[in-house]
Amino acid sequence: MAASVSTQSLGQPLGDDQRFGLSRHVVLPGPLRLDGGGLLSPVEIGYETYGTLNADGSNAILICHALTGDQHVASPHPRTGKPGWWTRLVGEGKPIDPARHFIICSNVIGSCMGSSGPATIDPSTAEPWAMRFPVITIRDMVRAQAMLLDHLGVGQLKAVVGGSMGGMQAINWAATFPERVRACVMVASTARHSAQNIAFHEVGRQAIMADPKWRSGAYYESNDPPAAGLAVARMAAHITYLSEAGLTEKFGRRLQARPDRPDGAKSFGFDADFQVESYLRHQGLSFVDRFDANSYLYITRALDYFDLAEEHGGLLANAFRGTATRFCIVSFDTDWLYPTSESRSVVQALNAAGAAASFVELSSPYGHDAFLLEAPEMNRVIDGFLRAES
Ligand SMILES: CC(=O)SCCNC(=O)CCNC(=O)[C@H](O)C(C)(C)COP(=O)(O)OP(=O)(O)OC[C@H]1O[C@@H](n2cnc3c(N)ncnc32)[C@H](O)[C@@H]1OP(=O)(O)O
Ligand SMILES: N[C@@H](CCO)C(=O)O
Repeated sequence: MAASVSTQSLGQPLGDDQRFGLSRHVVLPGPLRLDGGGLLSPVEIGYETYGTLNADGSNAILICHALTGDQHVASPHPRTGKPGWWTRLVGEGKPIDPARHFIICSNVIGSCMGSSGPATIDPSTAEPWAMRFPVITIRDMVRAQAMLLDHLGVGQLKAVVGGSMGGMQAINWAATFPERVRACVMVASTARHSAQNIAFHEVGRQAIMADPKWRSGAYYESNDPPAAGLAVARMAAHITYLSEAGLTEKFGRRLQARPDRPDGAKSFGFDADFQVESYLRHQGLSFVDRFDANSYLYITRALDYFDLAEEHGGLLANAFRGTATRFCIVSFDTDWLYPTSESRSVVQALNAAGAAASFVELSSPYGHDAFLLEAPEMNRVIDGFLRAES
C-alpha cells in the first residue's frame, strides 16, 4: 500500500500558509513493530511542517510534544484558535525559525489529533480501536516519527527537541537512531518515570475508568464520553505541572468572586469557594473539549513504561556509548514532576558514555510547565546550542 497524504506535497516555496504551519495527515502502510509485541498497520500521523528542507537536507529539526500536546507547535489550534503551544521558541526570529530550519512536529501515536490511536478506525473492524488499540511505548512513538521522516525524505536531523514527554522522545531518538540525530535537546524531562510519576498517573486513569460513561472504553458511538473522569484526571495532573510557590502567588487562599455573594464570603458548602478550586475545575473542563479519555490512558501508560536504561541492558550510559550526538539538557529548579536530579542522572550517564553534553538548571517560579511559559534563559540556551554546531 502506498502512503497517502491529505494535503499538498513538500518542496514548494514557503507560502503564506506554510509560514504558519501546514497541517497534514499521512497514512503510512507500516507495519510498525511495537515494543509490546504487536504490529500497527496502517500508521496514521497528523503533522505540521514549517519552512523548507535545504538542498543538502541538513536543516531539519523535529519537535516532540508533551502528554497532551499536538502538532500545532507554532500555528493556531484549528479548533480552539489558541496560538501554538511553543510560539515562544518556534517562529520567525525565534531560536527555531522557519526561515532557517525545516521544522517538523507530529502528533504522537496513541493521541487524538490525527495520529493512530484509540479513537481512530481499526481497519479490521471498521470501528474505533477503543481499548483494543495496542499499548504503545515512547520508543514506538519515536519509530513512528522515523517512518514519517522517511516519508518526508529527511535522513538526518539537525536536532530533535522536546519538553516533558517530548524530552523523553528526544532522548529516545538519540538512543534509538544515533546516526540520524546530530543534536538532542531535552527540557524538563527524565530518562524514566519514577514511582511518584506512575502514582499520579494511576490516580488519573482510575478517575477515568471509574466514570460510568467510560464503558470499558467503548463510548465513541454514544457521543457521551467520560468527561467527568477525564476532567478529574486533568485536575490531578495539572497540580503536578505547577509549583507550590506559583500556586500561592497566583491564588493563595483567595476566594473566587461570584455574582451571588460579596467577595470574601465563604459558602460553607462544596462550591468552588477558593480561586484555586475554580481554576482547577476550569483546567479540567476545558481539557475534555480537546482530548480523548482513552488516549489519556494510553499515553500515560507509555510514559509510565518509559525507562531508557531498561531498554539498554539496565545501564543508562549504554544508551549513549559511541554516540556522535551532542546533547543539551535543561531543567527547572521548581519542577517537582521531573526534578533536576533526574536531568543530572542523564548528564552523568552521558558523561560516562563520553558523549558531548551541556546541562543547565534554570530558575523559574512556574514548576514543570515553565518550559511552556516565558523563559528567555531557555531560549538563549537552546539558541546558543543549536547555533554551536560545527
Ligand atoms: C507541549 C504541550 O504540553 S501542549 C499542551 C499545553 N497546554 C496545556 O496543557 C493547556 C493547559 N494549560 C497549561 O498547561 C498551562 O496553563 C499553560 C502552561 C499552558 C499556560 O499557563 P498560563 O499562561 O500561566 O495560564 P494559566 O495556567 O493561568 O491558565 C489560564 C486559564 O485559567 C483560567 N483561570 C485563571 N484563574 C481562574 C479562576 N480563578 N477560575 C477559573 N478559571 C481561571 C483563565 O481564564 C485561563 O482560561 P483559558 O485558558 O480558557 O483562557
Ligand atoms: N502541560 C503539559 C505538561 C505535561 O508534561 C501537557 O499537558 O502536556
